[in-house]
Amino acid sequence: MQPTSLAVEGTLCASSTKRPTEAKLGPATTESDAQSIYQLLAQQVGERSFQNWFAGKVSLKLDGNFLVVGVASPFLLTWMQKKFSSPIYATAVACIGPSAEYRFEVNPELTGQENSKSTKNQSADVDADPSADSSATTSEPKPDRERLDQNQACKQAPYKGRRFSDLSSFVTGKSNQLAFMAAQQASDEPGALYNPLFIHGGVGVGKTHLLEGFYRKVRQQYPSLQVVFLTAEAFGNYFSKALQERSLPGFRQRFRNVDVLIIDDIDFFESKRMFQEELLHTIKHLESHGRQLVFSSDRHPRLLTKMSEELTTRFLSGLVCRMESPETELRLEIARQRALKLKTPITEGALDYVARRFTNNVRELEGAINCLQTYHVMTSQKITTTMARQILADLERDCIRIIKLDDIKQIVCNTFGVSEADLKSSRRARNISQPRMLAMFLARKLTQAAYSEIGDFFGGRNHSTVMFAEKQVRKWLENHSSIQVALQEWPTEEIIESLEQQLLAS
Ligand SMILES: Nc1ncnc2c1ncn2[C@@H]1O[C@H](COP(=O)(O)OP(=O)(O)OP(=O)(O)O)[C@@H](O)[C@H]1O
Repeated sequence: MQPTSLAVEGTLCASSTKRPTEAKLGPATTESDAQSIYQLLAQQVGERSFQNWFAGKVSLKLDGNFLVVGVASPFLLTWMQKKFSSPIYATAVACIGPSAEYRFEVNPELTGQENSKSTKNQSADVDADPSADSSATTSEPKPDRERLDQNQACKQAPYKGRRFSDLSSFVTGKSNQLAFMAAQQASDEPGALYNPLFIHGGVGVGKTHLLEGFYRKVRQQYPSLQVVFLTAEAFGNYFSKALQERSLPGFRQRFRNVDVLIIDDIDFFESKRMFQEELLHTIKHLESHGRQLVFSSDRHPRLLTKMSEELTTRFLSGLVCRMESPETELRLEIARQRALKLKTPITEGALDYVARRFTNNVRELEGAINCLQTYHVMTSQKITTTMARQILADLERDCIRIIKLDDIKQIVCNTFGVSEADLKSSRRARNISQPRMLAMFLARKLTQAAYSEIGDFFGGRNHSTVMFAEKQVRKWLENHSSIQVALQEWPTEEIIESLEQQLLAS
């Protein structure tokens, strides 16, 4: 219900001397967190109003970015909206961050409850012993009863929001050690070290998990800090909406007042100039106030070739950490932890098989363990290597991606900032011939295409040109030579890994 929340936003900015987000609340994921939301709301509306209008009478739940307030009737809905929009918005911001919104809805469960309550009250009136104290039938509930109602309401509000991963469940190994340590240290002293912290790596290597863990840890350690976690896409959507609704000041107020801003998948901003511009100003503002920034991306900032130079240099100015594809031992440990979590009895041999077969990313590895768990639940059998091999045969087949020559051309052109015409031309300049040779090398490695077919595709060349390109790239790899991308030299190995990751993700 954006219009309401925007109307409220003005009120909040004008009247609030205390930032609503200073209220203390950890990441809301459990029932006790639902209780915290009630407490926070009680602070916002005042104890008396809370008892009159909320305790035991509404349901509260988090749904994505929304704080949803369930009420018993349409009449109540209109009335509460008029009377309590401001404090509810403030509560939502305190729970979710500046991107928070709220909505009221009629909750049929409460309608039923309200009816049965009134029936009960009626029967209480009828059954009441006339000699008893008259307060027994008054509409003012007793304090104990109030607490009971409040607790009841808490129980009726199952938390449905996002579940954030924890740093404690993040398994570390050679491939992610540095990023993990950086995230841990930065969470101990937000804004003091590594600012911005920029984490990059391929699909499913655990970037989001690490960022979520960072988010949770900061919130646990510094409950009074305003910590915002969102994807670049969500940031872009809020910005577009604010533009459309001419509410940019409100948008900026939301994002430039945070203490810690965490944006996942920042590569989404490539080629999106307006979003980049807005983010740049947000970063400048936050940096000048010593606030912590954390980003994740599928590539190194320098390889985000469609990002503005100003933004790229900002990303580079703190600490850039690479998360590599998990090595076998790490995959084995993650598989073991996953099986333990799912209470799946599985032999070491079967775990080893899974860790060696599902190498692309952790998501696939987890999918494999989930499959084995389902089989165990159905048959009650311990999973052996032979069983794992049989059960996962289909899944393994699905994990093999079909990569086409056209995909390779597209990703090489994007990464190196060259046109398709150049790639297929006879130009021999280094900035064109190197990407062309890499494209041919990848075509041999990742597709079934013959030398002649590849030569034909990349500008009608003959098969010996492709063989030469393949040999040349191998030599670069052996000699640890570098390649120029976006005016900077990069290890060939790193570029190839980045291109392969992009192809696997596409
Ligand atoms: N080191 C790890 N320890 C435990 N779980 C992990 C680890 N790495 C990844 N995972 C799990 O693998 C899954 C995918 O990880 P995640 O979503 O964080 O990857 P990602 O790098 O953000 O991927 P994408 O680029 O597609 O967004 C998640 O369920 C995550 O918890």
